[in-house]
Formats: sequence, C-alpha cells, structure tokens
Amino acid sequence: MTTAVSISGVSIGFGPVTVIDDLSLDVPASTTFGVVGESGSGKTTLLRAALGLQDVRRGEIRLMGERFGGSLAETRRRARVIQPIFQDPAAALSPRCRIGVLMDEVAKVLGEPRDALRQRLDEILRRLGLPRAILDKYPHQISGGQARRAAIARALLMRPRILAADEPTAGLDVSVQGELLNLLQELRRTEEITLLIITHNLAVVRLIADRVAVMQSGRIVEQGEANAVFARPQHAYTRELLNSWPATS
Ligand SMILES: Nc1ncnc2c1ncn2[C@@H]1O[C@H](COP(=O)(O)OP(=O)(O)OP(=O)(O)O)[C@@H](O)[C@H]1O
Repeated sequence: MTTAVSISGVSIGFGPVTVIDDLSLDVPASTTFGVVGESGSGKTTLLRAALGLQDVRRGEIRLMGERFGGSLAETRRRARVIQPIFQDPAAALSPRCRIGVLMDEVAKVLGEPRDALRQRLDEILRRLGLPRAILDKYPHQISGGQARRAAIARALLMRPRILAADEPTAGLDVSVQGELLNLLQELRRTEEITLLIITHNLAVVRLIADRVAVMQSGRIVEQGEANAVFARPQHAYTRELLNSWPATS
C-alpha cells in the first residue's frame, strides 16, 4: 500500500521547548486519516512541517514517497502533492484580492493557460456548489461556509494527491459542518486523494476517518482503525478524550 505521508522520527522545537518529540506516523494513501488531540498537543505544528512551513530538528517527512527541499522550485513541486485547508480560510484567501484573482494565481504556479484553468475551475465550483458569481467577490463578502469551500476549490485546482485540513469545521454552523465533511469525503473518493484531518473534534474523526492517530504532548499515544480506537481505546489519554466528549466538540 502506498504511504501518502510518512513521518519518521520527527522532532520539532521552539527555542528550548520540544513540541514534537521523535514522532513517527504513516498515513496510507487514499484514506481519510484523522489526527486528534487536545489544543496544544502539536497537531498544527506537525501539519505545518508536512507542508514545509516549519523546520524539523530531526527526522524526515516524505509525501507520496518523496522528500522536498525548501527552494521555490521545491515548494511548487510540493504544492502539487499536498494542499492545506487552514482553519482560517483567510489564510488561503487574501482579503485584498477577489476570489477569481486568487484562483488565477494557481494558473501561474502551474504554468497552465488561464482559459484551461477557468474551465477546470467551473467544474470544481459546480461540484462544490459554489456560484460562479463568487469569483467577483472579496473573501469578506461571502459566508464562512462559502469561504471554506472557496479555499477547497483553490486547493483542488492544484490537483493535489493529499488534502490536509486543519479543523475543517471550526467556526461553521452545525448543518454546514456536516455538508462540508460529506463533501470532503466525496472528493477523497472521486479524486482519489488522501484526506488528512487535524482536529480536536472527535465527532469529526468519528464521522469520516478510516484511521485515527491520537496525539498528546507531541507524541502519538495510540493509532489504528477509527472504529476500533473509538470502541476499545487502549491508552488512558484516548479514554479521557472520549469521556470528555462531546464537551470538547
Ligand atoms: N511559533 C511558535 N513559537 C513558539 N511556540 C509555538 C509556536 N507554534 C506553536 N507553538 C507551541 O507549540 C505547541 C503546540 O502548538 P500547536 O498549535 O501545534 O498545537 P495544536 O494541537 O494544533 O493546538 P490547537 O488545536 O489549539 O491549534 C503549543 O504549546 C504552542 O504554544
């Protein structure tokens, strides 16, 4: 089985503080994989390292079997393999640019003719249930759910093999949360991508993850098939998380 994200012996620190401690994790390709843990356990730091936005002190991260360097060319090569969907869509959608302009930027990165990209974009917008008129709007002129979907559309334009979503449902109405998770799951199947979801929300992983890794203080304390982990948690911290749920969701 292909491994989409392979993290081997990775340590990350800020000054004297170690945030990720000798962590290893394999995310099988074409699965929905949830990394769950409470706030501050290091989930976002780990994701940023996979995206090349955070230096690692030790260890290595491979994406679809490949290592990536820090040059601009390598950053662009990596962007075709993994695309993030950040908690705050504003991180992906610059507030001063109309959505359409942000989409066209992808054409430059890919070296794809703008017309061809716009054709693909039409199809992606249709699939995501976004009106074309959204392209003329600024991020602050659309709803939170639309902004999240616009960020997903931009990510999909890159034709990534891996979509990595940090708290994909944060800040959305409950009804929109379900829709968004269904959408991500459908994309995972039809686009044959790997979906990596980083969240403190057990309901999210329970709903869509095939496999789950539980993170505490920069380490993976338990991982396995999501159903098995939820039904028979082996680690005390996992049981604690499950017991405090739904208070944490
Ligand atoms: N740039 C930074 N400088 C110093 N410390 C940092 C930095 N980024 C993260 N940290 C620390 O690293 C630890 C892990 O943070 P991280 O954001 O990865 O956790 P998380 O599990 O994603 O939490 P949350 O769910 O709240 O986003 C925290 O103690 C945080 O304060």
